[in-house]
Amino acid sequence: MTVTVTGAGGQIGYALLFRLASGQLLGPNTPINLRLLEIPQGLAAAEGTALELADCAFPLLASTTITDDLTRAFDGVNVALLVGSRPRAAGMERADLLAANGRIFGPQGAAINAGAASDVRVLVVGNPANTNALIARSHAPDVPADRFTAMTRLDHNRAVAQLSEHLAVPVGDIDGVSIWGNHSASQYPDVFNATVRLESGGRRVVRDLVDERWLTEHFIPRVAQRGSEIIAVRGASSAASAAGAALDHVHDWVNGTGTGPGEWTSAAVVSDGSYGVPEGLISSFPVRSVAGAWTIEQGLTVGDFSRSRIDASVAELLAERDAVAALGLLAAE
Ligand SMILES: NC(=O)c1ccc[n+]([C@@H]2O[C@H](COP(=O)([O-])OP(=O)(O)OC[C@H]3O[C@@H](n4cnc5c(N)ncnc54)[C@H](O)[C@@H]3O)[C@@H](O)[C@H]2O)c1
Ligand SMILES: O=C(O)C[C@H](O)C(=O)O
Repeated sequence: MTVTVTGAGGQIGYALLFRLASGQLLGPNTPINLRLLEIPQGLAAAEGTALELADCAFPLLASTTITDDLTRAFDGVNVALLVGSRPRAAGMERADLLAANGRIFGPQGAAINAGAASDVRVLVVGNPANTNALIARSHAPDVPADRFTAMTRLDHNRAVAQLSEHLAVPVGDIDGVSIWGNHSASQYPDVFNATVRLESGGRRVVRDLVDERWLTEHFIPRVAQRGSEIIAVRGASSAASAAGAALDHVHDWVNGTGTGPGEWTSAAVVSDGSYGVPEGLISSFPVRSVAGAWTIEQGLTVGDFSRSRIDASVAELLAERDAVAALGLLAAE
């Protein structure tokens, strides 16, 4: 499999590539031809990472190509991880990156359209991730729209971790958490369909175990603002946890998620109109991967509180879409 990682010389790239090459992206039996795309000023850092990748002698790493050429980077690609872009600093919102980073993803979408393999899957990590994925997809008209996704798996993992800490239960005993909307402060971490497995073997619904005040005043803001919290504490945006989430997203996409009750995850995918989210918008939903394709979990309970939170985040996505359209970053339909 050919895997292209953009921004390979950056901090997420450094946290991602060794785990990817060890087999954590596609599994222990899939050799990888790695393409590292950087801008000229990032090539040296990517070359340094490539030297260390070689020194790890990973059995699954078949080849490594470093380039600043889009055509070469995406020729025959099966999995594209679009990380390369500017991170925000303290005091910024992710949408502040819209103009600077948005310009990156149109040409990369066009290069994917021109040269990718027919089974290509694209994960956009670069922020603002949902709208950057929309830009990339708009420039790839020959690629099925459902192959373009944006990362909200980090938010999903954060929500599960917060619940695990609050309820004092292992993360593996929590199912049914959903992230809705935009990977931004407006995101909605939803636990109203979540359950906890009991040691006795039964399950309890989370909404019976937490109070509304904790949800609205602690849980939701802590998850939604975690990116800013990390920037404030470590002085830079998340990297290793983001790399882990990217691996989780693609691994589950390719290998499948659980089929049992609540065994879904979260990803920003192209809406088909489900749950009233406008068609074509790339918004986070509860999803399962079935036969290698993300499918939106249907039939979940969405009460008035959840509805209002989802609508607010979707409204922000529509505003971002209009903003990038006004900047001429979306390809003509
Ligand atoms: N969606 C998420 O959950 C999530 C989580 C963490 C970070 N992010 C985002 O990921 C992005 C990367 O973060 P980082 O910490 O790795 O930043 P970084 O600055 O450490 O690295 C970014 C790298 O991208 C390269 N780059 C810039 N423009 C490029 C282009 N056009 N093509 C290829 N490479 C290019 C830079 O040279 C640099 O090496 C940021 O936008 C950040 O906000 C998203
Ligand atoms: O918060 C950021 O800017 C980085 C990333 O989107 C995150 O959620 O950690």
